[in-house]
Amino acid sequence: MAQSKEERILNFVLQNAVRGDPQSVVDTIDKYCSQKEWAMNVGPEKGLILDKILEETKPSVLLELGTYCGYSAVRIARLLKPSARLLTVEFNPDFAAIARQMIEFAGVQDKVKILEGPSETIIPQLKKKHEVDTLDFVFLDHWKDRYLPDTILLLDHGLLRKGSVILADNVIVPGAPEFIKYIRNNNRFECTNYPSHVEYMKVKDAMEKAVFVG
Ligand SMILES: O=c1[nH]cnc2c(O)c(F)c(-c3ccc(F)cc3)c(-c3ccc(F)cc3)c12
Ligand SMILES: [Mg+2]
Repeated sequence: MAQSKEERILNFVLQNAVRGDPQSVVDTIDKYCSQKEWAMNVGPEKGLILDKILEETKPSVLLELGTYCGYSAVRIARLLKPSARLLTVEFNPDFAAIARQMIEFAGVQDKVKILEGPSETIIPQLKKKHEVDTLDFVFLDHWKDRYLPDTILLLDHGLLRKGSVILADNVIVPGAPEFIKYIRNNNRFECTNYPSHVEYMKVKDAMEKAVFVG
């Protein structure tokens, strides 16, 4: 069976990165995806914006929607304090299998739990099945048409508290206009836009931070 792009990325990491070193995993994925095959990792430029917001927020309980190969899960986990936990949701079972191996190779498996399935099913289960009270940080990086409905699900299930940070990737390309319109016109959120570029490309993109004010 021909290898998938995601398998090629994982194999490149297994052969070129340092086991147990999350920074080397992040750098090796960026090297492969900038030089050999483009892939939808948040990447180095938007990754630095993510890093900065994480360092400002110092979250303990995090949710990521859209694991893909695990690049941002590893990138996030490398900055978390030992007691912090990241739950990351991936709908595609093949991507989830790659991400599991990526996360274990990076040595961050104690901080990261992959939840396989659709976000609309998993979000309502977070409190009872995954022992979440409220979320300190949410990274939206899955399908743009789910950004708004999943944000509303988070609100409806009492998963946000005063100060919870939502960070959304790709608000220009491919764009999430309904989400942006809603979040910027909702006085329960304070929004900030971070202009950047599509990973590994010169095309303009941006991230949007929305802080829940309670
Ligand atoms: O779907 C995504 N999820 C998360 N992050 C993404 C991301 O960071 C991206 F840069 C893109 C992107 C943007 C521009 C482009 F030309 C190709 C792909 C996508 C994406 C958009 C449309 C698709 F049909 C497939 C992938 C995603
Ligand atoms: Mg993205």
